[in-house]
Amino acid sequence: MSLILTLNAGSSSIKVGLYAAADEPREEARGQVEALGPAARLEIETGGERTVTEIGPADHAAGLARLVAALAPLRAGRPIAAVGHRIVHGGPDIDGPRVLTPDLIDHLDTLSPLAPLHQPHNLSGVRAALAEFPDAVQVAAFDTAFHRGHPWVNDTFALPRRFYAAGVRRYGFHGLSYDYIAGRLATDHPDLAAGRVIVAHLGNGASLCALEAGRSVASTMGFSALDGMPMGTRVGQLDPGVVLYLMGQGMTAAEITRLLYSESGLKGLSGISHDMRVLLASDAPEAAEAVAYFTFRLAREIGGLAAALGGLDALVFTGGIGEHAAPVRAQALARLGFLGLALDPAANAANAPAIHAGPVPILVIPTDEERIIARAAARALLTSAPDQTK
Ligand SMILES: Nc1ncnc2c1ncn2[C@@H]1O[C@H](COP(=O)(O)OP(=O)(O)O)[C@@H](O)[C@H]1O
Ligand SMILES: CC(=O)OP(=O)(O)O
Ligand SMILES: [Mg+2]
Repeated sequence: MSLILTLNAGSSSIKVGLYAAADEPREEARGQVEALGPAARLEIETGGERTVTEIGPADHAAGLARLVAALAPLRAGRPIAAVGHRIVHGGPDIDGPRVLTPDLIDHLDTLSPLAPLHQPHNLSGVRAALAEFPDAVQVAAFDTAFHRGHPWVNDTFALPRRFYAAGVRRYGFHGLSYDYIAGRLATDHPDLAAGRVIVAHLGNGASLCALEAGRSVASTMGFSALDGMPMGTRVGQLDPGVVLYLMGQGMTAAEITRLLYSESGLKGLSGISHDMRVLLASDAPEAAEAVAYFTFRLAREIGGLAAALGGLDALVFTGGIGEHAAPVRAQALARLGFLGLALDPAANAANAPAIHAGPVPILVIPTDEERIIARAAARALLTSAPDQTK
């Protein structure tokens, strides 16, 4: 029995999964190195047991090496047949998983300026995996792919048409998460899955997706992973006139990039933290204001996507904030009774799977991006080497 390793190299963490290769991969372990930097933490979870180790300073390369070493005993000599990678940006032409070739990796490198917090780390994960597991099939699963079927009005900006042809489009991200949620709806709530559903993926990065019969028709993120919701450190929706103004004030592209990606959002507004847990626990008025801005924008985005769908049959919350932050859900939904959205306060406080008290179901579904990556790797194994999953 061979194994699949999944890699999700993000801006501040690396997440891995270890799966027995099968049509539906069987999870054996998952792990992450969190808080990459001066005081990183290694977590491994297997067979219901979780161990946490403070590992001190670690960058992406060191973190990945620690994860691979920690998983080695669990492999028990079994080979890694495929490594599945989360790649945030695939550009206009990629609408599903791809086996990574040197040419494709070079092409994906050119998209790094569109996702500077993610794409370079995703690709260094690919290079590290190629060196560590040279015999494994390397497979990419893309955040953008799930959204490639957007109708034109939701895929374009109102720029001269040549920019659309040149790839300046509303891509949308978090597609692995939305793919997983669409799959869970199809199995657990087939009646809702056939209808109009908004999924709010609220993590360190945050976006919302409008699903019509399980397909993405609109997303709050656009060309880059900056637009839409304010995030941990990203600005979210911003009048482009502000960027022009800042340029006129003499800020360089690099300085504006750092401002919009790393110093804004919850961190910039609160001046305290990018972390929703910290803000909800704080007594500082700036923390409350940052949360209020987040929940106000969340309500606006839900309203906007409900219009894009022409109605709403269900709302789903996922991601670290979506799954756990009851006050965030409550503040946003307090504005949305007119859509038939009403919370059951006790169910909401308990992060229950169904938290509605009104006519439109409101669900909390933990996401699993790793499983979507593992499935992509398993399918690539079946086509490239049919005996590998036996
Ligand atoms: N119990 C909780 N209450 C409020 N926020 C939480 C809770 N647990 C996690 N979060 C928030 O979720 C966010 C991280 O989400 P996650 O989906 O894990 O991030 P990533 O995008 O890095 O995968 C952080 O802002 C964190 O504070
Ligand atoms: C695309 C994106 O924002 O990803 P993440 O939530 O992992 O930062
Ligand atoms: Mg995330």
